[in-house]
Amino acid sequence: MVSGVSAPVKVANETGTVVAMPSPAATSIHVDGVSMCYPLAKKKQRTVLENISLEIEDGEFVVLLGETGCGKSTLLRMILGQERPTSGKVYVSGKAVERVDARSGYVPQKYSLFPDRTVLDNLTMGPETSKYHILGRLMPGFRSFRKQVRKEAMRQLEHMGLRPTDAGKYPHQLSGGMQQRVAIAQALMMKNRVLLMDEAFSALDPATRASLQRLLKTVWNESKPTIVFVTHNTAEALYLGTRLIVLARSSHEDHCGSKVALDMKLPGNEAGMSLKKNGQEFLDLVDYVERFSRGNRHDDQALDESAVDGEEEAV
Ligand SMILES: Nc1ncnc2c1ncn2[C@@H]1O[C@H](COP(=O)(O)OP(=O)(O)OP(=O)(O)O)[C@@H](O)[C@H]1O
Repeated sequence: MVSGVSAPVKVANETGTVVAMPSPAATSIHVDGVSMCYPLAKKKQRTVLENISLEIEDGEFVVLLGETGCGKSTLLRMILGQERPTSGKVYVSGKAVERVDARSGYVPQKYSLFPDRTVLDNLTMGPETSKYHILGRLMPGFRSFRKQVRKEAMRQLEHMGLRPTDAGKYPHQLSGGMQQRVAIAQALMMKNRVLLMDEAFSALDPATRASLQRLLKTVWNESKPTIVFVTHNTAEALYLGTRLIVLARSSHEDHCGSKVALDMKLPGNEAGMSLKKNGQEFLDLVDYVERFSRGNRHDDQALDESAVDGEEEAV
């Protein structure tokens, strides 16, 4: 599934020679000089991401923001292993990501559930197939394992605010918000330390979106997984994350890909607090971040840290 290559952390040995060592376990995701180019007609190519390097620590809640087409989903898919970078490498928990990586949970905007399976089966399928192949299911241990997994699935459903009777329903019998709750539960069933979410709430109405934002913050506060959450919505990003990364292009030339335009901690969220929705300071911060999204990287307006203090409120 994953190659044994470790992220190269360079240290000097006793003779002073610089050698590569495995990265510390605390580094959950290491994006090492990653670029992504897609071919265009007439042997030309378009650079989407240009030499991106990031260290994401275990337990960080990173929100990835940027204008449409700047490469947010591409970066997420590379962390998941769905796409290979043109150059550079991605490491999860110190190991290179070479193909779709079961160590990372993934929640897309929609359609992540199997339509022909019940909610319960959608939740239990991942753990069951990852532990037991078809023939392995004849083994004596499978029945008790399955019982445990079903119990855990029912617990996750309840945690996500769904009723026990929803377990027997099919995805088309649920609202969009309920389906996304199941999708989050499905990802959490795998007990991955890394959760990748791509515009996971953007197809929902504002009230459902606010309720899922609160739910996700609860999940993060409880078990502190490493989350990378892609969104278009600056207010959502500031509300959810402990760290904000903005990708932006400096030019629309095909050879210019997006780079990290802003990488900043969100101190209010670290303490379980979030930002005020409508306060002027919050709006100023939204404005500040959005200027970076548009590629205005020379704006060195000082950021008043008090702008990110506030009480919990959904956006
Ligand atoms: N497989 C592909 N082949 C060619 N071009 C692609 C491919 N995948 C993505 N692109 C292009 O790469 C660019 C970045 O796409 P990506 O979906 O990563 O951006 P994004 O920031 O997530 O956009 P959005 O916010 O609109 O979802 C886009 O111009 C897109 O057309």
